[in-house]
Order: sequence, then C-alpha cells, then structure tokens
Amino acid sequence: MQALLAMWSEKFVGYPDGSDLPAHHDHCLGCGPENPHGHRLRAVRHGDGVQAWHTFDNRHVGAPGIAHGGAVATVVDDLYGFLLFLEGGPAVTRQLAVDYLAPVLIGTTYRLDAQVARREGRKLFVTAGATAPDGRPVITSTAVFVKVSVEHFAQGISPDVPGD
Ligand SMILES: CCCCCCCCCCCC(=O)SCCNC(=O)CCNC(=O)[C@H](O)C(C)(C)COP(=O)(O)OP(=O)(O)OC[C@H]1O[C@@H](n2cnc3c(N)ncnc32)[C@H](O)[C@@H]1OP(=O)(O)O
Repeated sequence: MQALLAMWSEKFVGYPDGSDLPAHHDHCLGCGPENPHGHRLRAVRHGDGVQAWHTFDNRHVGAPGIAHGGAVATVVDDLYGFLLFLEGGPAVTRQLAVDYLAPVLIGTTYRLDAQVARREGRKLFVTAGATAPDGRPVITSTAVFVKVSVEHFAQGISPDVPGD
C-alpha cells in the first residue's frame, strides 16, 4: 500500500500544456501498458483539458467492424481519469453517460477530448467527446467524478489478484 501511495503521489505533479500524461498504473484496463486486454490509451494535456487519439482493435469489437459500446465507455471513463492529473489528486467515477451518435469503427483513429466543466465541492462535472477523421462527432459524454483520498483504493488491493 505504501509503495502504491508513493507511486501515485509522484504522478500528481504539474504537467505543462502538450505534455504526455502517465498511465494510472501498469495494469489499468484503460491505459496500462501491461494489460493484455486493455486499450493502452495515451493522453496529453491540451490547455485545461486532455486529448487523445485512439484506434479500437478487434479485441474490443461489438457488431462486426464496430467497437463495443462498453469498450467505448471504458476509454471515455479512462480519459476522464487523465484529467485528475491536472486536478492534482484522485477521484472516482460516480456517474457516467455516453451518447453514441454514430458507430465507432474498428481501425479508425478518433480524436478524444475531455475537460472539467464545473467543480462543486468534492464533485467534478466533466464532459468529453470523440471526433471522426472527417470531423463528425461520434460520441459525447458527461460524468460526475467524486474526489477521494488515496486510501479509497486500498479497498481493491488483494495479494491474490494479479497486478495488485
Ligand atoms: C494515480 C491514479 C489515481 C486515480 C485513479 C483513477 C483511475 C481512473 C480510471 C477511470 C475511472 C474509474 O474507473 S473509477 C472506478 C469506478 N467508480 C467507482 O468504483 C466508484 C464507486 N463509488 C464510490 O466509491 C462512492 O460512491 C464514492 C466514493 C464515489 C462516493 O461515495 P459517498 O461519499 O458515499 O457519496 P455519494 O452519496 O455516493 O455521492 C457523492 C456526491 O455525488 C453526488 N451525486 C451522485 N450521483 C450524482 C449524479 N448522477 N449527478 C450529480 N451528482 C451526483 C451526490 O449528491 C454527492 O454530492 P455531495 O453530497 O458531495 O454534494
């Protein structure tokens, strides 16, 4: 637990505009480089928000040729998680909504953007979207994140689960 806390506190530092943001951790489904099932999402700071380019592959297919809606939601949720590095501390998803405006195609690279729309007490109201190469919006999203202490994550740490 102490090693995890130390590793995370090192990640909540200032990030200049345009800089790469770190993975949440190596096995994160959204961005972890060591998760064989994961999306390996990479994001950069873009002004006061975050931006990513992402291509879904056949591990995340729903209908043939189309990304599974749950996989899309995973990536959006994780993209919001990168905003936390700009906020300076952890938070967790309390509510997530995704509007699927058009199919997200396997093998097509989409631009994703997320930002904090509003802060209210411990809540962050966030918004995101994904844009196709021709400029069409394919999804929009809103979510509510709630700030937590790093001790919140101790609930999930088990010596029997790989990756902990
Ligand atoms: C290094 C990386 C580290 C960070 C690592 C981050 C990794 C990012 C990965 C992507 C993100 C994830 O997958 S996160 C994992 C998925 N999410 C989770 O596991 C969270 C599970 N839920 C919880 O643990 C809990 O519900 C909490 C901690 C979120 C909150 O519990 P609580 O303290 O009891 O509070 P609760 O009653 O639930 O409500 C909290 C506040 O939200 C408000 N609220 C609730 N629903 C809504 C709603 N739909 N719209 C508006 N507001 C709402 C309530 O009114 C309240 O406001 P007020 O009374 O305060 O005004």
